[in-house]
Amino acid sequence: MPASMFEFGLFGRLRQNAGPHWEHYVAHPFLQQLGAGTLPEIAFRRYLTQDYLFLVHFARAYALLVTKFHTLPEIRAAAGSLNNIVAELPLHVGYCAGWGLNETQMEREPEATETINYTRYVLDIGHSGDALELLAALLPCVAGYAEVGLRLLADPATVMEGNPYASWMQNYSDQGYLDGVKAAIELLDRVGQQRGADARFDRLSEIFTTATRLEGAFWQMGLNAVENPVNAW
Ligand SMILES: Cc1ncc(CN)c(N)n1
Repeated sequence: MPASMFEFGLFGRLRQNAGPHWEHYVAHPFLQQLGAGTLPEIAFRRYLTQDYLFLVHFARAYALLVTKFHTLPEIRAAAGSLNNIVAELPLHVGYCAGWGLNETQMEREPEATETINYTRYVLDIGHSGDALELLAALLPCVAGYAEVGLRLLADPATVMEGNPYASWMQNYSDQGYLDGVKAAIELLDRVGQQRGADARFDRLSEIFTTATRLEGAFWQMGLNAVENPVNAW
């Protein structure tokens, strides 16, 4: 997927309007350390165990999106995105198995405030807004990770060999993941054209930027576990 995929259409305008918040999200220090292979394991564990819980709630948000559509092509597209979210989970289960954590233990992990803040914000937008607002809340998650994966792969500072996080980077730059992102960006564009995105841009941008800020806070939660391991488990 060329980088320009992220720069055009409604997604491109929302991304640009998020300004420094977007850059903070896709180039966060957590990611720089992850790419270099120097990220402390406790930071990644904190992030990944919370991300498992995050994905469960995001699957619920996509299920909500499915109910907001009335045509089969849109229902199929939203259901496809829901399946893509669920398809991320084996990566998490695999890493956790390596640390001796099974899926039941992962499910029982108390949710961090960062996880609650982000997932419940998106679900609230879904319950109070229409499909377009919900898509604006969902897109930083889906598309941002593709940008993160591609940036890390292209970064000369990234080390793949011997890096414990290599499979995480591969997952989010994999063609299958990128195809799902392309479909999600196209769905946003289509729904935006049908539902007057231009006239609603300020509100959509506010939602998109809030979700982007919550993404930045999610990486930071991982790094905070290094300073404060008491809260890590
Ligand atoms: C917090 C977060 N944001 C995005 C993704 C990628 N779907 C994720 N797994 N977790």
